[in-house]
Amino acid sequence: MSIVLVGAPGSGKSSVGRALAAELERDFIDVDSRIEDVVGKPIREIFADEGEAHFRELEESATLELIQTDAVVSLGGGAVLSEKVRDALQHHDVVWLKVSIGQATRRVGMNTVRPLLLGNVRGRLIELLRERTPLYEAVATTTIDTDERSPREIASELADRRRP
Ligand SMILES: Nc1ncnc2c1ncn2[C@@H]1O[C@H](COP(=O)(O)OP(=O)(O)OP(=O)(O)O)[C@@H](O)[C@H]1O
Ligand SMILES: O=C(O)C1=C[C@@H](O)[C@@H](O)[C@H](O)C1
Ligand SMILES: [Mg+2]
Repeated sequence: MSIVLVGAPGSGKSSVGRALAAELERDFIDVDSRIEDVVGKPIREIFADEGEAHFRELEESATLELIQTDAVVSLGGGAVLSEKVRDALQHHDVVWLKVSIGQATRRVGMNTVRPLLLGNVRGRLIELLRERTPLYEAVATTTIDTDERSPREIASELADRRRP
């Protein structure tokens, strides 16, 4: 069964997921990257050319398929908006990477373009977290705080919790 990572943009799903997969010697799948590979362009271009609704359809079907593997699977930040995804996650080991607004704002500022955060990054993150925190909470079987800790430290703790 897969180990699924959820959380806000900048919570570290991609970074922690890669490190956790290495620790547990599992494959790592980043759903955002997989969608980009299949469509053949970056997510920001899918948003620009086809619109968010189309991206959400691609995301829902990719997520439902990829969580059925034995990999560590990092979801897109908004995947939990889908009720079908939330239902499917009931049968999975789901880790919620919690992050404060301050840390998430600093982290996403350092990374690639995120179409949903364009403009006022902090303001958009506050809105996203208000809407999504109850959804992350509802699907999570494990919660871990990511502020002031490196992705490697977080991955080690998660791996330790899963070792017999
Ligand atoms: N615990 C951490 N401490 C410091 N920096 C971090 C931490 N986790 C992630 N980062 C940095 O923050 C940025 C965003 O991390 P990452 O891409 O892993 O987040 P994400 O949750 O996958 O975001 P998205 O939802 O946009 O895909 C990267 O530059 C990464 O190196
Ligand atoms: O928070 C979101 O809604 C998103 C997060 C990213 O992982 C991507 O899936 C996309 O940029 C949308
Ligand atoms: Mg990511």
